[in-house]
Amino acid sequence: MVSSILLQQSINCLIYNNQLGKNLKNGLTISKPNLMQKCTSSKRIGGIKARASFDTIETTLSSTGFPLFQTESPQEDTLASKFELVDPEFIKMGFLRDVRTYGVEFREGPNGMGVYASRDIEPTRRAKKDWDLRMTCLLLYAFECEKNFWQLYYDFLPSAEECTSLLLATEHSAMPLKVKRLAREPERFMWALSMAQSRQIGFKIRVGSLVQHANMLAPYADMLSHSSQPNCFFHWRFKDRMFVVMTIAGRRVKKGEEMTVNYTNGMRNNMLMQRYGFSTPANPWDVIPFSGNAKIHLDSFLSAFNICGSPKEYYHNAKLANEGDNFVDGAVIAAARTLPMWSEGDLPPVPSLEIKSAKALQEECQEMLAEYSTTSEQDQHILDSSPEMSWTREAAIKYRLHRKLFLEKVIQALDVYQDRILF
Ligand SMILES: C[S@@+](CC[C@H](N)C(=O)[O-])C[C@H]1O[C@@H](n2cnc3c(N)ncnc32)[C@H](O)[C@@H]1O
Repeated sequence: MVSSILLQQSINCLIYNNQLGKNLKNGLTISKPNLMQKCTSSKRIGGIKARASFDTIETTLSSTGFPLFQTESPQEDTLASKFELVDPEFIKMGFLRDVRTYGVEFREGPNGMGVYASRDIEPTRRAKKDWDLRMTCLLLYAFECEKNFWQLYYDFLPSAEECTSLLLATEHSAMPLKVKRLAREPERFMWALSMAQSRQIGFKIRVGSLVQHANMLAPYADMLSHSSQPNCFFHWRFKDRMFVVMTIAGRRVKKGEEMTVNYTNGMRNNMLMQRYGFSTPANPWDVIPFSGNAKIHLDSFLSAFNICGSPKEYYHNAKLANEGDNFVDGAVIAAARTLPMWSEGDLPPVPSLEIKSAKALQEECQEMLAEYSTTSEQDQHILDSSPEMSWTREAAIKYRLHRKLFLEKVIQALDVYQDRILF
């Protein structure tokens, strides 16, 4: 499985006219490489287009100049000429030493040659996975040490039935087998893993002159819930190596108000669910994978909600919120992020086209909603009518409900847009 694209090109280019490029694999068809056009004159590569299509190529050029690309009609075929530079001045530009490409193909795109994924690429996995495992081991060890502060902490932690993280933990699906070797009780290990995942906090800390990334469990501070509009934040104070929870400047916190922090920016609901075991219907980072060509105009769409400014400021529209319009929340921002848009500087909005597009997008949302076996009202009813349901079941139903509410919010946002669109 391809988990990442790597296209690596070390330094400038050296071009040879010879036939030694045949070691390239997977049906590479290159006439003369476009890639090189910037550093070669049109006389040398003149007008010849590169068409490359390859999945896995790993070619290393030695500094003596093993060629990467083969020219279509070599002008010379003597051995000496094979190693002769097209133009000696290229030596000054350095050698191409290494090119690796995985899971990509090069083809002509709207802006000339482009790099395209040759297959679906799954989201890259969190690099912190290893941290989670280390932290889990440490936590289990701490619990076993007699008369230890961590045993007090243990009493505050949710039980295995109460903890909802790992609900969508596909990344740990192969874990139990490994865990069997690590832990006497795999279930306990999974529980500790879910504690470590959902409660550890990452910081850059300074140790001597070194700045290092550190993950830590900070009892009590880890009781703060998440909000995308938090009133607090975590801070690592370098000078006395102190973990502090601070209120956000200018943000009043009223007596009795819950204090919250933003666990993460940019996580979709599925990732939130996987790591923390909850989702939110107004997650501005959630996405809808639209398949059609319908696009609407970003400026025009945002102006319908009186939202403007840079993306971060899109979050909250204090003016409308003060007027009691709670509609302008994360879901509208998420819609603005997720809807296929004309890019900046493109067409001005043409109302009839905008309405047509908005309708097409709404239809696609409706189709996605229709794929669920329950409606959002039915999900809400299940939640309301079963107060005794387990935490995990509740989190799972909420996750499904939140997806639907998000889709419905986008449909609603497109309705408002069509109503308010300027002629
Ligand atoms: C760091 S703990 C926060 C305190 C936690 N409620 C506890 O039991 O101590 C993180 C867990 O709290 C819950 N949580 C935090 N913020 C939430 C939110 N906005 N909505 C739903 N659950 C949330 C999730 O279960 C998450 O895994």
